[in-house]
Amino acid sequence: MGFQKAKTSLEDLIKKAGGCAVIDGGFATQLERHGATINDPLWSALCLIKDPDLIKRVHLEYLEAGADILVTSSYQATLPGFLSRGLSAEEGELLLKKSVTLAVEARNKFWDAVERNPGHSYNRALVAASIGSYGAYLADGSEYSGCYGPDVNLEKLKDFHRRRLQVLVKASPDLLAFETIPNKLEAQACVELLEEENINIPSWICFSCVDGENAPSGESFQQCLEAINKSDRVKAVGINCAPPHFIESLICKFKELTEKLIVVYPNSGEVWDGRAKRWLPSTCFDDDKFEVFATRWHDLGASLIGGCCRTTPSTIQAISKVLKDPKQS
Ligand SMILES: C[S+](C)CC[C@H](N)C(=O)O
Ligand SMILES: N[C@@H](CCS)C(=O)O
Ligand SMILES: [Zn+2]
Repeated sequence: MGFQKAKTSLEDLIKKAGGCAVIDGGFATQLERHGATINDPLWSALCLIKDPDLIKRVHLEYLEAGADILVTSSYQATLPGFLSRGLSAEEGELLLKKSVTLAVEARNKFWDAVERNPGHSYNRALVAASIGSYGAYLADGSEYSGCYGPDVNLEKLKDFHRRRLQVLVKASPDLLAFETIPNKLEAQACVELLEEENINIPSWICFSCVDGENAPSGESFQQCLEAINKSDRVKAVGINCAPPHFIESLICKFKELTEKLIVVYPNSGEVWDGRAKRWLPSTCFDDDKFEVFATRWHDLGASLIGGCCRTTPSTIQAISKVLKDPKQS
């Protein structure tokens, strides 16, 4: 094509979506529902090696459900992770790039089909490159504890994130999504890295939360947001993969702590057992509850809303329906 489509900014998308853009839902969850086995240190990123077609299929299912933003398959895709299973650095970098191109291809395919259908109610989706926390890479559940041990300092976290960030940025996603950040140090590392690498792709930084009040490390969100609030490169902050019943009060808290856009995409309420590597039942939201609460979350000030682990395309369909056409619900 001889021209480049004008890039839709995050703010434009939110406006087009009626004040709140819908993020997709549990990516790994949907892979597993299709039979993928991801009990592996690479977790959902294993499919980049084993079954890239399935990744694209899941992206398409979330688009069909009404997602305005696709989060890529790179949450647990890291260069040290790929190296430790015998891949070369070059192969690892190609897989990271592929995580973005799979989502972009799904988005383009879906949009080409939808555009031919006058009267459709979809928006052209944006692709957010997922950047899972250091704890995700450790694969020991520490994205929900924030306990990285005494040897992990700011420089080590920046070193961990740097090359992956560079490679993902080179693949030209629309957004960057830092996910399940569990402590202040890692939030600071992400912000400093965006600055040092002069990254101009808009980012969001999301924290996990296990007590409904603080970051998993026990540090207050006020402490965690200090560095983020000083950065123009971070457009939105919020919470992902925390229980949905925490979200209302966390949005109110974040509203007091920041002027940035607020992003929330909770899990179903089930709790991850990092040792047994499985989800334990707990107080959960079904799709109907997500539908009711999505409106409240939006009214309280969230402008990016979706689902995380254990939510599915039907969850996203419920959220999308109520946010885009409240009268119909
Ligand atoms: C968001 S958690 C459920 C991802 C998996 C975890 N990092 C692990 O590998 O155990
Ligand atoms: N986006 C991730 C989950 C983050 S907790 C995935 O499903 O791969
Ligand atoms: Zn999750």
